[in-house]
Amino acid sequence: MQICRSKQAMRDCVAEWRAEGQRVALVPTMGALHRGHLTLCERARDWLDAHGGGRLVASIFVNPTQFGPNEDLATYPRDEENDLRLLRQIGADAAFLPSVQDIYRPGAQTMVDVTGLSRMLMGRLRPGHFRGVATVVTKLFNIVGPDAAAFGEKDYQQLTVIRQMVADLDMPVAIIGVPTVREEDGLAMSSRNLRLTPQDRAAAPILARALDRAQAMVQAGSPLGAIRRELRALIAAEPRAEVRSIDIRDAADLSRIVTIDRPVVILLAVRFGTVLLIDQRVAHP
Ligand SMILES: Nc1ncnc2c1ncn2[C@@H]1O[C@H](COP(=O)(O)OP(=O)(O)OP(=O)(O)O)[C@@H](O)[C@H]1O
Ligand SMILES: CC(C)(CO)[C@@H](O)C(=O)[O-]
Ligand code: BAL
Repeated sequence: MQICRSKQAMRDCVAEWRAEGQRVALVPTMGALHRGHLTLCERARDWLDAHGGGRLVASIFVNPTQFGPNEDLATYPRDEENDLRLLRQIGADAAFLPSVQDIYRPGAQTMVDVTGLSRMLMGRLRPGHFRGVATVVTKLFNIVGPDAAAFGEKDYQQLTVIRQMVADLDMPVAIIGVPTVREEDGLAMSSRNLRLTPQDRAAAPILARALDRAQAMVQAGSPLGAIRRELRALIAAEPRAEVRSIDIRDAADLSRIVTIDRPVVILLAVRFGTVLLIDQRVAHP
């Protein structure tokens, strides 16, 4: 596995592969890798195999522009050595670990803003977050030039923002959405789970249980209001959980719905202590 610590090193590496006629798939991450990330790598590899083979790049970059001033940039979990070991094990061809200075040159003025989708839901809780994500993903696409890139459904709004951006800006990148990988007790794997206290970790699977219940209610034809109330009550029964948002939206474009007459996505954002966890479930009426 090649380790590229600068944009130039990454570009040189991809140029060699391109000269050999290889396709390239990218898995963007912020590191502290877990089985969710490795599953993205596997799905990206499947995409390459289905398209005649190619090279797999995983990027590890804790992107400062997607963190708000009072968010957890400084304490975001980092474990480069273990990340590289896992990427080697999974058969990645390159790891891209650029520095902040290399990615964000002084004097840069351009940001990418998916104006509608970025202002709703998590965009309200984290102003500027999706602008930072769209900008860094654009930069990663421009540096690596992948044919395909994989993103997790766990960050459902992020995946929707990226699909919209790629369509709006004619980016020639196939976007692979990957279902959420969970711990045995249902908790969605997330780097931030490492920062939960043991008590909060024990309480956190309430999110998955509440989503199971809401999904069953959608399938049974329950009205929107009843599902929202049930979700609130279930999560409120867990004293360690502090609900930040509960939303049920059109699964295709996250628009508001009045009745559940099409696939919906149930989106939860819940704090446990200082850690904000998100989870989601797509449900079909
Ligand atoms: N449990 C999971 N299942 C599938 N994909 C996941 C999972 N967790 C993260 N991903 C995906 O991995 C990519 C990189 O995410 P990131 O590095 O932020 O990890 P994370 O575990 O989501 O961390 P965070 O704690 O910041 O939410 C994203 O596309 C994200 O959706
Ligand atoms: C897509 C991403 C790597 C951009 O920094 C990040 O938002 C993430 O890890 O989901
Ligand atoms: N997985 C989303 C990255 C973030 O929370 O900043």
